[in-house]
Amino acid sequence: PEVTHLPNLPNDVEGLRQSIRDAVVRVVGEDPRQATERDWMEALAFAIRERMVERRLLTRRQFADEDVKRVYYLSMEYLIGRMLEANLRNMGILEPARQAMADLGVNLDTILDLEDDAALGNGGLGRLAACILESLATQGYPGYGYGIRYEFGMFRQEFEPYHQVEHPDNWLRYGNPWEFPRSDRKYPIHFYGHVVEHHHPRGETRYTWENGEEVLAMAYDYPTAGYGRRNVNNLRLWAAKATRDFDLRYFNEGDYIRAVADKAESETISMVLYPNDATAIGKELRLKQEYFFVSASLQDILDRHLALGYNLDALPDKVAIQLNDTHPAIAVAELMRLLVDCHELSWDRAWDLARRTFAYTNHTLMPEALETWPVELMERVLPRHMGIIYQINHDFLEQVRHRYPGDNDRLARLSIIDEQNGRRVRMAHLAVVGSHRVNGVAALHTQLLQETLFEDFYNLWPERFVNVTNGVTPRLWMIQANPALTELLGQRIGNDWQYDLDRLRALEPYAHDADLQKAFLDVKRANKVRLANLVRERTGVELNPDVMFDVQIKRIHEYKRQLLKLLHVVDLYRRIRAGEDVAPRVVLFGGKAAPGYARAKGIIQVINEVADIVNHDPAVGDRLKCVFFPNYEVSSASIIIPAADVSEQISTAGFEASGTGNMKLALNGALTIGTLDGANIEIRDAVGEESIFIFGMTADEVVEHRRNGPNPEAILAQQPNLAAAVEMIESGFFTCDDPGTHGDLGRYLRHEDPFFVIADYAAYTEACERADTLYADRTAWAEAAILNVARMGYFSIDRTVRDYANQIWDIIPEPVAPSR
Ligand SMILES: CCc1ccc([C@H](C)CC(=O)N[C@@H]2O[C@H](CO)[C@@H](O)[C@H](O)[C@H]2O)cc1
Repeated sequence: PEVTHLPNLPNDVEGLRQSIRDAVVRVVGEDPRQATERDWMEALAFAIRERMVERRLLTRRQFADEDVKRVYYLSMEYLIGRMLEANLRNMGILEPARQAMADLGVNLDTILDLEDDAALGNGGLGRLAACILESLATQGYPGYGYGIRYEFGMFRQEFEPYHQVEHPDNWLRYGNPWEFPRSDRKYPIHFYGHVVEHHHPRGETRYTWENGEEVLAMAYDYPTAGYGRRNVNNLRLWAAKATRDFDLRYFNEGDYIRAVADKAESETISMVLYPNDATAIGKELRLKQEYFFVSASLQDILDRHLALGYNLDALPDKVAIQLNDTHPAIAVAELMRLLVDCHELSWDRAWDLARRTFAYTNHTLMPEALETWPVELMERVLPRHMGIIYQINHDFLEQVRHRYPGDNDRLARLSIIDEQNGRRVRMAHLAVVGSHRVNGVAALHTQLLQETLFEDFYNLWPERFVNVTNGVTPRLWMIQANPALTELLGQRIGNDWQYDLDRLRALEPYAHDADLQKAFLDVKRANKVRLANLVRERTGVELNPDVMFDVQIKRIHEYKRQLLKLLHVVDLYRRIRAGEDVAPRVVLFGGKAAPGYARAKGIIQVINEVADIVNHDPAVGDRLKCVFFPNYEVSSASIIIPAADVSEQISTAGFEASGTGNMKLALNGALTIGTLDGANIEIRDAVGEESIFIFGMTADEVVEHRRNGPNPEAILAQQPNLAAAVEMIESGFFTCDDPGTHGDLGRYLRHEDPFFVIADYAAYTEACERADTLYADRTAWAEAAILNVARMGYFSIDRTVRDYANQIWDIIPEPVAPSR
């Protein structure tokens, strides 16, 4: 047979059982008789990965043969979660593997639970990146991810007893069967040093970047399988490796240990994920992390481009690079360095190629989250790039001067260099100037980008701005997370929706159908029982699956207003104790706070303290339970989301760029209580007024309220229930051992309340009552929930990826032919 023919391992029960049994001996090195569950998990993973890499190489051949255009997604974060079940499902071998494991005396479900989440991200941005990669493969697009192989991902959260304590996430302690270490794919990455100018007789000046320090970036490949498709793409994560040569200075001083320590130090670059998701980090190590993975990725992309026989002028025709927020924005300067300094292209030619290749997605309007680096730091760590950024800025401001002669304020506003606040490089400006497309992640967010943060850029280049509303993958968030619902949908409308989520609309005519309504409510109740078991296991709290499960799961942040939900809980608690008959509910919180974000950590603490009192108050019983689910992550989200009746999306309007949890919860039949913020607006448009509970100020009203709205004290004076709830918290009712604990929180709500929790409270409780009323009518609720699911097809990540492909990347699917 043709030696280069790629093997094609059998995917039937027999074939899988053989591979798994071989792997436990040959790869894991254990006797099947003694093998532990973890051994069998590894063996199963190896049996799958050998099938995935076959398809990966097939896919790569097809792409090379078909001369495709590729998209590269550059992201500092990938919140992947567990890989075993997803890979089994997407490879189409879940059930045969389950049988094969059973034949070997192993229960697949216990194995699945052993796997740690790959938590290489903070929240929305990281999870979106993971959903996008899965959809690129599922739809057959030539799409690759680049990122960092952090040794320590998102910290593990524990409560001791009420406040968050962070524990390192040593997720690689057992190794990782899914990764292919690529010792043949190493790139040198430089830092520090200085730049030398070389004036050539022909007049042009060339630059060399000399001395400084070097670390190697080594690739680890994670194959990414498409669902029901033979295409397997790749996620390449870089790890820092010390270069071989020693700093002889220490060596000659016989300070061998120091020399080695110095080496080891260089490997810390890829050691840990920064757990911040809303405030720019500003640390030198963070900048080094950003440049480290960007430089390795661009060197790798150019290498592949040239190895495929293309010349550099073909770059924008064959390569699209998406910048996932500003975190990889240094790529604009790095590609210029590679093209001009290394490949000796002229500046203008290089600039034209770079701008047509890059596109930038913004995920937040929060000023404190926008990265700006001190010029002094950039100059020290990346001296050549600072020079290049000056040149880019010079040429850019020339354009602006030409377009708006004499308008120096506009120049200062647009400049990549912020001359105020100690001269800082605005990475968002570098990303916009260096890209041919800029997008927000929901219609309102993109509109606000054009009207506020990037107004001057929008006036300059309106054609560059597009909206691409986020989405979520139905494979993980419906088929894997909610098999009972998947089964029910299959019975009613077939399974096409799994490949084309708009097909859910076929459910609409059945929304009134009593049988479907009953079946739907039974599925929800079964999922609530499953969650209640997990909550009992993790927290000891007993939940009654027959009351409303009201869920707020997301990172802890003031603008996401977990405090609004908490005040509602305290209000209900006080009224129950006062003998009022309120609708019973379970309120479940989940989410991590950035370790340095004191206010967010305070919110976690007060929620846990209130929950403890409420849950142990005999006067309340089952009518109200409040739980803070510890260590909320992707794998726990997939248990919580199918069990939710109500989805809390209550951010201050204008602050949540999109949200994606809102989409996952609605697709699993939860009804949304939400403000007109981010993608909530598009969800309302899709599901209809009658299937959602909208409340509160709009983004414009928030701006108006900030200007001349009543202060919180004035509002509290009008709302005794609310005032009593605030009073209860600040008076130490929930912290009897230390009454003063939340005095500051009381003061914060009365005198600051920057996100208008107090101002929106009345409208919020009114919306909660609307939800209670509808929930009491199980038929009406079931109908609304079914309509929700039927009308959420738009929020599939497959639609999102198609929008990026058509509006930004200009790529087309290249499905691997069954014959190949
Ligand atoms: C530099 C520190 C840092 C790290 C991450 C971030 C992310 C942009 C924060 C984030 O995850 N944003 C969320 O992105 C989601 C995906 O687009 C949106 O759905 C959320 O609304 C947005 O908050 C900001 C700042």
